[in-house]
Amino acid sequence: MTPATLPSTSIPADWRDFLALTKPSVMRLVVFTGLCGLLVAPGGIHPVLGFTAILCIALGAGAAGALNQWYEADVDAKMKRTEQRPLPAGRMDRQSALHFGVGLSFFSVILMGVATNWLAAGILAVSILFYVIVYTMWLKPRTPQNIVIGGAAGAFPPLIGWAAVTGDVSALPALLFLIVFLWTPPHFWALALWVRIDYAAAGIPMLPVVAGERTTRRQIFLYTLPMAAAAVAPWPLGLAGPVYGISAIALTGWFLVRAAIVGFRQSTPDDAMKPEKALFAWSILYLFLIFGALVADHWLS
Ligand code: HEM
Ligand SMILES: CC(C)=CCC/C(C)=C/CC/C(C)=C/COP(=O)(O)OP(=O)(O)O
Repeated sequence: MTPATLPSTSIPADWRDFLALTKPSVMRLVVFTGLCGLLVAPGGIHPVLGFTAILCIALGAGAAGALNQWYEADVDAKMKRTEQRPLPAGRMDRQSALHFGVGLSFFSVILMGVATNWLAAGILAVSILFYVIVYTMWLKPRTPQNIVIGGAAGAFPPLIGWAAVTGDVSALPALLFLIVFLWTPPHFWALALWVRIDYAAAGIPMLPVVAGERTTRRQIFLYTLPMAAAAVAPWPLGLAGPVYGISAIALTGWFLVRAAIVGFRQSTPDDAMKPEKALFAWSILYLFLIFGALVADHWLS
């Protein structure tokens, strides 16, 4: 990472730049899955402590996003999608991003430990370290399997929410982890198909860059199959009721259809990757809805 390739900072950073460092648009779904994990956990938690736990997930995820941008500033400068972020655009120096990310990481983990328990705090610390060290620093620049393994970081929040309430981890939160873990490849590779030129220019070995479009399409479909099984499993396993089960079958069915369309088609220059964009958008709505259905099921049964 050579800061020399970045423009020198001219405009002083303001709170909006610090907010942008936390990747708020991506993190709202991460926080939502954490909230759902907390809401379906048995036993309940005092609302103030529950709110604090969710705040800690949000701050920890934001800290991870800031450290990711601190480390990748010169890569972000090479991609259209990311060149306007505070560091590549020269609105903030790297040192500030590093201090902000490290400070917020410690704060979120310690507050989580004090407010709830140290298992939840420990898993939060692992997710931050996993995203920053395992994914961002180690795997992302090296292998097209980066998001398969590194994506685990984004799957921890339901476990954290659950552990904040119960102090342990059991079958349902483990399944929720698995759903997000298996969801991540179709989510990301759908987008990677149409931004692959950007990734190639930045030297990031994302799957469509390294293995080509056809393989990526097949992999999207292949990962959707176990994801579908994991998403439906809580009902037959007796971990959720019919409200969740029927919702999961319908929502996952539509995901399978979209993934099959993307998986077995060939794009043409004039179709602007519409099915891929639709799958990406659906992947996000899907996760909101399926986790929302789990909470609704919990409240209704
Ligand atoms: C390593 C795994 C992942 C990768 C590489 C990845 C990558 C991306 C990228 C490149 C975008 C484009 C938008 C942007 O730059 O802000 C995006 C959007 C998004 N991702 Fe992911 N993602 C991953 C995992 C996750 C997880 C685990 C979640 C939540 C549970 C998530 C939720 C979202 C959401 C909500 C958006 C839409 C943001 C918006 O509305 O602008 N992603 N993702
Ligand atoms: C609780 C906790 C610490 C959660 C961690 C959250 C987490 C790992 C989310 C993963 C989603 C994410 C920001 C992917 C971006 O990938 P990228 O960095 O390759 O995307 P970019 O190219 O936009 O920088």
